[in-house]
Amino acid sequence: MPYRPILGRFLQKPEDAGRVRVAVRVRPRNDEDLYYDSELIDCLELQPELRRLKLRKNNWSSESYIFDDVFTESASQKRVYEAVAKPVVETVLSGYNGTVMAYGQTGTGKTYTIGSLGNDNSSERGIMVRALEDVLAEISPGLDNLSISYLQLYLEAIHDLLAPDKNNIALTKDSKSGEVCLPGATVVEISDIDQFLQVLQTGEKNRHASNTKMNARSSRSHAILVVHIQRSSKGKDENEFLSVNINNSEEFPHLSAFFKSKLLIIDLAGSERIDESGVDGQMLEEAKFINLSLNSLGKCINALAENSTHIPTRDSKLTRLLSDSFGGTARTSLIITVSPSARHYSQTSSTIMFGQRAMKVVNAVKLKEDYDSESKYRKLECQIDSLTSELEKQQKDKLHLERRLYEREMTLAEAENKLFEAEKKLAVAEEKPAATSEGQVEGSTYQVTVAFNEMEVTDLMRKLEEKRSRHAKMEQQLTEFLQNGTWKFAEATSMINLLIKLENHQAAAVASPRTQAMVIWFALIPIALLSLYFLW
Ligand SMILES: Nc1ncnc2c1ncn2[C@@H]1O[C@H](COP(=O)(O)OP(=O)(O)OP(=O)(O)O)[C@@H](O)[C@H]1O
Repeated sequence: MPYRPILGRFLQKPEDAGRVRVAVRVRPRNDEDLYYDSELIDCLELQPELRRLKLRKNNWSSESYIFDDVFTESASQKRVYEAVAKPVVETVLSGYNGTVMAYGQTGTGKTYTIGSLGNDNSSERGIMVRALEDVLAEISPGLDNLSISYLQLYLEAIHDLLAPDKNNIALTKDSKSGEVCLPGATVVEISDIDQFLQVLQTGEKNRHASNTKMNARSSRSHAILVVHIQRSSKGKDENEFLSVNINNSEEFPHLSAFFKSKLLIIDLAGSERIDESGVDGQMLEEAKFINLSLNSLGKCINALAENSTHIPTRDSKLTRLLSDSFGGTARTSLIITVSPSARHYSQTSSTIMFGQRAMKVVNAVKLKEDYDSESKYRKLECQIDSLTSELEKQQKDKLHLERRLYEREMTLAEAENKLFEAEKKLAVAEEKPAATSEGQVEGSTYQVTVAFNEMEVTDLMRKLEEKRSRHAKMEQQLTEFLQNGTWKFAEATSMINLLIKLENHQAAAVASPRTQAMVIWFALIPIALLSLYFLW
């Protein structure tokens, strides 16, 4: 894939092209942090200009980590969106699949970063809303198409947030593209941002959330927004689209392609330590499922980071759903959210390690391209045109061969007739042997006649042989035609029939009484000549 600066920072370094990008965001301190941490030292030291984060275990030991971006407590939603999600949105608009996902401990700001609607203050809008704003600003109404599905993965079942009675949506794989699909999910076409906000709000109401010790409104499910974009290249600057599938454009330069791409925006449920979140009953059950699926995601990321041959994608629905995002063909950006509080050191540390390993995952980013039905129709028309002209050419060849075959058969019959006549003359000459001197004169006349006829017979036999060898050549030519791969099946069948006809003719010719007589006469000629010689 050629490097194209138009796609922004994601493709700035060709060697970095498919790597999962990871940013870290620290949540502002809340009242609890301020209360508990008053006597504790900070466990995080951020150096955003160096994209570096220091995790301090105690006064003596600390570890430094480099990320693609480091956001402090004061980073705005706009800045986070522009650095983390906008490049993915741009590439999705260019025809790639993309994923933006938030991962982190419960209560660290994933939903705030990803799903904030900013109802009271638009500057609070999160990645989902900002991404849709950008997509809507970019696509052409009438030519392009934008639709969404909104789902949640709750207790290992996929629920439709836009149709709550659909609570076990199947997760399948497209046999052609290998892409993960959710065929039963509700798909809503989006035409403006207010409509999208309404749809998102409806979905939010249906999402499972509970009050825990760690978060007053803790998400108990992973939320998945699927944004489907279909863009036509019609009427657009060629350079705006990557020049893909050059083979096709060369073969069918007039075809207009369209691009179908998918953007996944995922707000994962937070990992939680049961003792810290203090949950029980149904919430405990939820926490177990959340931790289990996050655990399998961690295992997949580890396996991918280590270039392992086995990636345990099938261990959970979450990993199956994300198979294109990690180790697949999508462009993926991950934001990990952490708490500034030293009380959460171990959770912060494990989140950071998750982020570091995710940075090692490199996807084979691939452009999604398809043709609309009109283009497909024209492509088929082109194929039909070329098949028709091929067929016409073969029809001509076939007619030509048939004519030549007919001519050969005629000359063969003619030669056979002449031979027959000559043999008749020879027979007449042989019936008149010379006994007297008068008879001897007569005999010598006959002898000359016989010799003449004999020469004629020999000449005719030679000609007949020539015709036969030409016949055999034609037969061979036919066989070669049939072996030639360019012959289409119908034509091959008709040529086979022709060959059978030819063979039948030959067989009939061999078996015909005239041929048999000819053979007998050929055998008799030397005997007759010998008898004449002795008589003379
Ligand atoms: N960067 C931030 N700026 C302002 N407030 C924030 C920020 N990050 C988080 N918060 C606030 O912290 C609280 C918890 O955030 P949020 O619900 O987004 O966490 P979460 O990681 O999604 O938690 P869970 O995993 O339990 O769902 C919310 O009240 C949210 O408004």
